Parts: sequence; structure tokens; C-alpha cells
Amino acid sequence: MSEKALLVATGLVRAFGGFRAVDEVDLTVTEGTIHSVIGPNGAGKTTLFRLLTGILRPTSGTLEFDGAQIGGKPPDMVARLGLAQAFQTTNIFPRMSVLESVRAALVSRHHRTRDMFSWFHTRLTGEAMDMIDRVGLTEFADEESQTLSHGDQRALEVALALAVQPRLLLLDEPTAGMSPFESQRMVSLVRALSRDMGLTVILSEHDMDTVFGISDEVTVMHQGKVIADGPAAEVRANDEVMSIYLGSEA
Ligand SMILES: Nc1ncnc2c1ncn2[C@@H]1O[C@H](COP(=O)(O)OP(=O)(O)OP(=O)(O)O)[C@@H](O)[C@H]1O
Repeated sequence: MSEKALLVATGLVRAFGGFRAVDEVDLTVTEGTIHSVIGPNGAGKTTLFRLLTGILRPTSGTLEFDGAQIGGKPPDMVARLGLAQAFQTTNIFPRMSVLESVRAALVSRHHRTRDMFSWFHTRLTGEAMDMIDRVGLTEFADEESQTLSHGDQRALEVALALAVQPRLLLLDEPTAGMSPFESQRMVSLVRALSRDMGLTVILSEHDMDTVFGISDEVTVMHQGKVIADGPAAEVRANDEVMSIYLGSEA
């Protein structure tokens, strides 16, 4: 595995009025790793993700992705540089089939909406089917997205995020609301994307079995600050983290 730092946040702050939801966060994400950000409700995980994707502007601090400063840059520019987030349902068109949805996401990447020559269409369909296959939805390619199970919809969201060919994929609570079986499938999918595509993944997650089953690195946040950071096994063995934060789950 390479040791290249793909994403580096330094002293990152986001304040809402006088309240710092993200407070002097330093974070280094190494290329090719699966990196979890965990912490109790209100710790600042979602706010941190919104800073990374450009939805929110940092109050202060710097944010570097693959050597480029991205702090405060708009989301479409950040996505084009290769940092994408899979969003819950917001970008699924309920009446479109799985194939049509992924194809539409690919078209927007290619900026070719008015130029659908048949060769282009065929190539696009092939590319879309590859992506659908990757996330395990081949048998549902012609089904309307709204008819998919919750777990399959989340898999579709991952396929839509992959359409921009990201190098870093953000997943905010990817197994939330899933059955144990669906969670296990999502874990396998994330592992496969990391292994087969060399994708770097940052995820936030409440389920500790998922976190320690999947992560190379874990960052623990509490009240906007990073309170522990390191290889998953080290963080799990950190008694202070376990007693302060994980409590009864330890
Ligand atoms: N737009 C906003 N305006 C004001 N306060 C906000 C805003 N967004 C988040 N906050 C506050 O920032 C804090 C951190 O919220 P955030 O959603 O980032 O936490 P989280 O770790 O993702 O929590 P959860 O695990 O519950 O999703 C919370 O106290 C929240 O109320």
C-alpha cells in the first residue's frame, strides 16, 4: 500500500455563531486506505464531511486534496478533482431504472447530454453496467430505483458516486437502517472497491463491529475535536477512548 497522503486537513474549524462544530481538526487520510471517522452524536462528523465536499466553507484551517487546496471550493469542483460523496437518496430518480440512473450520472460526467450518438450511447451503457455489476445490482438493472430494498438503494447511491471516477469516496453512515445481512453486503462492497479500484474511502459509522471490521485507520471525534487517531487496532486498544467514548460497547 502506498503511503501517500491523499487528503490533509490542518487546523480545520467550522463555527456556527460562537459554537465550533469542528474545532481545530487535523486529519491525514492515506491513499488506498479505509478510514473511519467515529464519535457520539453531535461530535462533528457530518460537519467535517460537509467541509471536505465543499458544501460548507471552513471558518479557518486548510484542506488539501492530492496537493490542491480545496477548502472553500464549490462541491462540483471538488468532485471533479476526485472527491465524491454517496448521498442518501437525494440523487436517485425514483422512477428511473437503475441502468438509466447510472447512465444519467455518467452523462453528466461526460457533459454530453445533447450529443447522444449511438456509439456514445452504447459505450455509456457498457460503462454503466460495469458499475452496476461492481455494486452487485446487475439483476436489478431494469427495475425502477424506488422499488429497490433500502440496502440496494444505498448500493445504487455508491454506483452514482462512482460515476465521477472519484479517487476518494465519502460515505456518511453507509449501514444506517440496514439489516445485519445488508450491512455485511455494504462492508463487502466497500472492501472490494478499495481492493479492486484502489479507492480511498472515508466513512462515518456508529456500528463498532462495522468500524473495526472494515477500517485501516480510525479517527475519533468528540465535541468537534479529534481525541484519538491511528490504526484501527491501536484505537480499539486505547483504553481512554474505549472508556470515555465507547463505554458499554467496549
Ligand atoms: N448548520 C448548522 N447550524 C448550526 N449548528 C449546526 C449546524 N450543523 C451542525 N450543527 C451543530 O454542530 C454539532 C455537530 O453536528 P454534526 O451533525 O456534525 O455531528 P455528527 O457527529 O455528524 O452527529 P450524528 O452522529 O448525530 O450525525 C451539533 O451540535 C449540531 O447541532
